[in-house]
Amino acid sequence: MRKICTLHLLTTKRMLSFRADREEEVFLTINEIKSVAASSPEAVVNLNETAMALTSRIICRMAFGKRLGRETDRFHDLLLECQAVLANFYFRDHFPLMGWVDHLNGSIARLEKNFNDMDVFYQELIDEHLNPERSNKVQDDIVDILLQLKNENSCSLSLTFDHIKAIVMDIFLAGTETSASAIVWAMTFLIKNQKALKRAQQEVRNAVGNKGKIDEEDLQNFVYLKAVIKESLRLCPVAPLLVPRETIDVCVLNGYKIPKKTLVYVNAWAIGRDPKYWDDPEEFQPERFLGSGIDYKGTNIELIPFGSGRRGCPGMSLGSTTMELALSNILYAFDWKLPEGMKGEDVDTVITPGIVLHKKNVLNLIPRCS
Ligand code: HEM
Repeated sequence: MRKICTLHLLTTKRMLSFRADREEEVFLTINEIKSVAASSPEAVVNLNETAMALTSRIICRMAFGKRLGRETDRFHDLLLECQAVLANFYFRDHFPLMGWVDHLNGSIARLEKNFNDMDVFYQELIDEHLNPERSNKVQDDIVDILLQLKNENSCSLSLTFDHIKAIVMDIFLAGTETSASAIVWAMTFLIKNQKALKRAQQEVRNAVGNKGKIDEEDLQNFVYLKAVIKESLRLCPVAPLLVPRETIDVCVLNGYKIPKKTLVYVNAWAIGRDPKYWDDPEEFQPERFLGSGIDYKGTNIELIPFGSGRRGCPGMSLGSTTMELALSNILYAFDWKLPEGMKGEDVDTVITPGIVLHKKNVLNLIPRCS
């Protein structure tokens, strides 16, 4: 799966080919926020929903070659249900002898229904892509690429339709919530730290002037914004325990003997806040990254929000570009205010437990057109 992602689906060349789609979805989102701002001076935007809708639309364009609209709304509902059933508590995972409770309380029936509905959706999508008379194709999307790989038999694994469905699903689950949550955390820290917010805003506005919007070419100029993103991911790595690993041999770590075939979790959250590596680890200080060579690409082991090594995130480039493009446009187009009566210190950083670290309470902010 990872190999197919890195060699065929999420390569730099492919990422560039989807650039116009990403930019268009970000600009459409900015226009939607402008309509909210125009409706009333106190109208709030739910940043959690906005970010999730944006990242889902981007991945939908790349994966299926279509905009998230009426037809794909069905997919959106299925995806939300899928996220809910995955986050559910299953007795069988913790007390194998009590697995019958999951049947009794309907959890398994719900899981199976979602699985079947997803399967039908993906099969229709594959059939549509296989149709030689398909009319709306602009360029190859991820389903097209996977179907070509299947036909050419060019992967080490001979791909089936089930593999294709599983890969598209994985990309969706791994790519939407993570990027959306990371955008929300960055805005949360910025609204709590007005000095950093102003500095990031000044940087993007100075760099592009009256151009009206920021495209991907401009992103290379945003040194401070990139530091904001690193600092936000240090404090809130959205996949805090990365992906679990299994030891292939006995090893000794800090004097602890770890047997072969042990499930190991890497705590990226604790590493990012370790006082051995970070001064004032609990403070949001993007400046710590200015002039420092520390990056999140996996070589600086004190900052690993995208993991590291062979299992490191294959969507890192897409995830960081999406974050930079969304945040820079959000800061460029609007001045952001807290709802009446709220101060920065009232904005909480409470998290919901789960594979992806979400802000528990919605981030509602008032946009004012700049
Ligand atoms: C801010 C955005 C993102 C963050 C913070 C993030 C973080 C991570 C992390 C920590 C892992 C586990 C790495 C490890 O254990 O070493 C991971 C795996 C993965 N990510 Fe991301 N990710 C992001 C965006 C994306 C995007 C946009 C995609 C695809 C479109 C993606 C696809 C994947 C996949 C397929 C895996 C599983 C790789 C495997 O099983 O080996 N991610 N991600």
